[in-house]
Amino acid sequence: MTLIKICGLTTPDTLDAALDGEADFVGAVVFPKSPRHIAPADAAVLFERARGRAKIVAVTVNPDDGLLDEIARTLKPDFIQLHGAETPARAETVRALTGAGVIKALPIRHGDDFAAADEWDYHADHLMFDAKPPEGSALPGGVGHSFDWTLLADRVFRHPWFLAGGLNPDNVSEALRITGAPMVDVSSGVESAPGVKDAGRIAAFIEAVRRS
Ligand SMILES: O=C(O)c1ccccc1NCC(=O)[C@H](O)[C@H](O)COP(=O)(O)O
Repeated sequence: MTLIKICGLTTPDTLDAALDGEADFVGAVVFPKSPRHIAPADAAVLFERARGRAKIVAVTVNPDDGLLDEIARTLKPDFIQLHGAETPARAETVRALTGAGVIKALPIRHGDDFAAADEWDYHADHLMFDAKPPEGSALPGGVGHSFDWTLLADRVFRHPWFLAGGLNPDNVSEALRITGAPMVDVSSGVESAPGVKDAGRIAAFIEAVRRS
């Protein structure tokens, strides 16, 4: 069964839509430049209803030790998602500081971009292959762009991995058919406007994955 992560949740009703649909991972984006940003203390209150029902993921970009400590003490996530220019050595520090697992997002545009996966596969619990954002983008993720899914054909990784970038209820079946991804992640494809999640689209996305 394909595992599902719904990312960038900020409200009880949309978090409930993900939990009612039995999403496997729910994500809180802790990055002030994002329209989906939620402060760790607020995320801790909101995501408490998810504990034990879905894995809680704190999505971060080059987090410093202070932020990691705050996230670990308040939100207590199951995973820290690293969506910046972190190194494998930094990931080991993140793991030791927080006690959480590590998801590492790798930006993909061309086949060469998979080279980083060889080393990262030994330091992350899950890799996430996400579309490289357009030049000048303020955000490294959550931009609704996809990459050429055929680039993933015949690639093998040590752990189950996420396909991300531009997925939505209408294209996720095709993405799964081409890539055989064991896990999928979505954010803007289940929104009605940037940062505004839509409970109906979350349910439709989960349904489309389950049908595939
Ligand atoms: O979603 C954000 O605003 C964000 C900001 C900074 C770093 C990462 C971010 N999102 C990470 C995710 O896991 C997204 O779900 C992933 O990039 C896919 O996004 P989308 O193409 O919008 O489905």
